[in-house]
Amino acid sequence: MVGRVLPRSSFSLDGSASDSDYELDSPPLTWIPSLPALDDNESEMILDEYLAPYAPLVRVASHPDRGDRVLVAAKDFNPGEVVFSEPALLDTAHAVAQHFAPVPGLSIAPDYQRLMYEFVVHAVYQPVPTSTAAHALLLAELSTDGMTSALAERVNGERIAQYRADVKTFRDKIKKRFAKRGNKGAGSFPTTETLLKLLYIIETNVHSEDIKTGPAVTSGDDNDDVEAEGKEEHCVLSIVASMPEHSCKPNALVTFFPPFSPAPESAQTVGVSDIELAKAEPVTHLLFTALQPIAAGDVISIAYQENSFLPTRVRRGNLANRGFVCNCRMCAGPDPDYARAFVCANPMCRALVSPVGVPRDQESYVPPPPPPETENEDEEMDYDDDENGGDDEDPDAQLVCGRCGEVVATMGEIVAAEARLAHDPEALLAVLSPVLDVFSRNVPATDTFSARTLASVLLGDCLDHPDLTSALTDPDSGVHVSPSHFLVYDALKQLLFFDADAIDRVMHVPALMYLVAVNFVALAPSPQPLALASLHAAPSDESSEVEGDVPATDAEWTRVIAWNGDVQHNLLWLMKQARARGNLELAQWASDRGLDTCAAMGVAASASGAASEFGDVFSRPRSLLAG
Ligand SMILES: C[S@@+](CC[C@H](N)C(=O)[O-])C[C@H]1O[C@@H](n2cnc3c(N)ncnc32)[C@H](O)[C@@H]1O
Repeated sequence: MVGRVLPRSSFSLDGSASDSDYELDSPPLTWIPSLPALDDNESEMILDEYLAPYAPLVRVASHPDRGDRVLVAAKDFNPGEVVFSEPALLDTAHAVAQHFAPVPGLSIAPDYQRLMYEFVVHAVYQPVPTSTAAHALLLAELSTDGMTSALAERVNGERIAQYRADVKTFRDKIKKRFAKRGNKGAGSFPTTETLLKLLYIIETNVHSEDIKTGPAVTSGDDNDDVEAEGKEEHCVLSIVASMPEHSCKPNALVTFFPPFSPAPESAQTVGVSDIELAKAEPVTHLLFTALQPIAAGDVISIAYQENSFLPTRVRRGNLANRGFVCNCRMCAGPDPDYARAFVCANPMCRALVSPVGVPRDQESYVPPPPPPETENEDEEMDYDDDENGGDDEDPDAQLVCGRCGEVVATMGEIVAAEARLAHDPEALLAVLSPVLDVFSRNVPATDTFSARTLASVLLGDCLDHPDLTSALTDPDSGVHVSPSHFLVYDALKQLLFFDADAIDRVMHVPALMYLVAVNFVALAPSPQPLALASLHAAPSDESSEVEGDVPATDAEWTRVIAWNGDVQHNLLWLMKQARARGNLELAQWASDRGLDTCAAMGVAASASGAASEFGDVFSRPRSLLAG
């Protein structure tokens, strides 16, 4: 039976969780019979058997339109609840992968090579028969369509062609290495075709997280290759974890547990054979946590890519790399696309208004051209399909403000504004940099454990635990929370945009409330860079005073938020939420900062006013701002 990952009794808040904290109640691998090669029937039977322990939680089903597989909840889950966890089958943090030096000069990413190597070791040596069978299952069952679809061919044609040649080179090199060691395995060496398929499987299904320091690359003995170039990530492949579909507005979050840490130095592994290393237990579990309420029968979705800030056509362009066009609720369904929010042109209103996406079919989709060669991979968002007709949004369609009923903009204007920003990284940076600066300097973004902890906490898990409250309120507790960390960011995003009721769950923990409030202000403008741009709210001189530092005092916070009038809107929203729920402390906090912001902007609002006056601002925002 799959259990919750953080039993309250062993909840560790300082990032130094002991081994026992990481004990997961996951399905053991021992039930799988040893089966290195499977025919279709066997594979299906064994897949059923593999899935059986997960059945109380999730099941695999066919997507009604696409026909491929999706993962469906077998019961209800609350936000913050662990849906399931699964041990890694291939994992770059595993000893055997860590102590492999990737072959340089190949188009196959070094971390993918590590996974492929781990697979080869299992196929050849079969060090742990049960997991070897699971690896065979992985090969037989997981989808390859990410890189083999017509769309992927169109987008990544050259890379796919190169893969075949490079997989052969990789295989030859590794085979030689094995031969040098006298390959005494009971299994056989995978063919080039098998390894190519594995690479496609990896491309389509792998989960990855950034790692701060590169993995230790030391083979110690007979490994004469130099480490391959390229930034590495922590990559993990498993079976159930490969089933959830992508959504730009996901209902679940996947995290690695525990987060990556480099393998011990070579001293301990010099002379240790691959087969010995491969016997080590799985290192990482993939943990799926509900971000929104999930009802039995709902399809479970995760975000395959970080979507933050990206317009729909850019998100779709990036997903085209993976061979599919996203038709999620935000790209093509009824849900507004907050990332494309615009500020209402009515000066008395200034609400944020978001367009709704249009459906696409896979066949007719014309992917945007690849971005220009750049050293900065963040510029992935430079994708632009305006010129090739890749986006068929009606340019005359009008975006109408839900609050005041005015036309905010036409879709044509929105697309043009997005394109302008996409082509003008400096303008975009000017809009975003103060936000990013606050984000990146606040606290280190590296402590994924506490970031994940916070994410789970924000989403309602473990809220009442007394250790948690004291650790968060104790400045010496060592809890580092980075609002820049995407988990926290995602959690907050969900909290603020998708699940206003979730705020109830954090309201009664003052320390959390403060964190939410602080992060909220830092975060508030960030999901709407385009809206920010539409405000023409370049950072004022005041912002430069705080640019290089973490806001420590209320006055500094006031200056941070003062450069963007939109923050007022969000502060007012926060204050309203807090008041409606009887949380006067938070309401006061938001109120004070709202008034400070008005004052800082030279607005004739009473800087000494009380929460109720700020409440008036909420009901007629522009009347005061205009004053
Ligand atoms: C990790 S696999 C998910 C499991 C897969 N559906 C299967 O049957 O094995 C990723 C593949 O699922 C499909 N997929 C996932 N999310 C999708 C989405 N939002 N829209 C269209 N296809 C999607 C794509 O074919 C993608 O390459």
